[in-house]
Amino acid sequence: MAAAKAASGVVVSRPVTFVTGNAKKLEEVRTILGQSIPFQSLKIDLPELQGEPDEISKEKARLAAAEVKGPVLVEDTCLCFNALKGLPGNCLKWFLQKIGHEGLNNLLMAYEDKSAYALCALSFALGPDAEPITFLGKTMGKIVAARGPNDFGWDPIFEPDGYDQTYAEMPKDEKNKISHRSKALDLVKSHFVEAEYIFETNDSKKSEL
Ligand SMILES: O=c1nc[nH]c2c1ncn2[C@H]1C[C@H](O)[C@@H](COP(=O)(O)OP(=O)(O)OP(=O)(O)O)O1
Ligand SMILES: [Mg+2]
Repeated sequence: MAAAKAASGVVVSRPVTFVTGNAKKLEEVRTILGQSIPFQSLKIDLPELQGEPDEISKEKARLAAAEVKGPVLVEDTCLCFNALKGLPGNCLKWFLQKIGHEGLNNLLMAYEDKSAYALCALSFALGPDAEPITFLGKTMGKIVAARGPNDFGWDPIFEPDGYDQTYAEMPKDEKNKISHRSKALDLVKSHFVEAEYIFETNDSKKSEL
């Protein structure tokens, strides 16, 4: 909060660059942010760091800001199984690549508890010398046998609480209303309102939005 207060009224001379190697994340972030924040994207595969989600996310923001030399937004997403005390967490990407949806389901065979949560740690840094601020969004659910289109990560095996569809089966705008990502982005949007950043980008001010 102190960081948000200190930044109040700061002039930002470039749009915020969302740095990711994942086109599907970008699609969702673009849709959810809409016109709320002057926004552009850059495709870089940042290192897959290990540690606590907020620390990983902050470090990604530092690396991205050093690269972009301007304001950046990055995120790190975890899928955590309660029966496995939060694993695979941020190792999920490797688990998915090596053992797939079925393998992830098999991991839970020995447990009755199939509950899980999706966690999005989003970090915003004003530039390479600024301390990143992190926003967490969490959606509770359970792990099920894969259902729905297989075009985004573990969407087919995650059924959010209160729904009988997996993320993959839900219409995109429905997922975007309740997802871990949208909850974190809502906090980012509120932060931008509270901090009163003043965007004075050289290139076509409003048409950039
Ligand atoms: O809403 C989602 N629905 C389904 N799957 C998802 C979602 N969000 C991330 N994912 C997957 C992508 C990756 O396998 C892992 C997170 O790893 P994570 O490092 O955060 O993503 P990434 O390396 O693909 O992109 P980035 O360049 O932004 O780090 O979970
Ligand atoms: Mg990554």
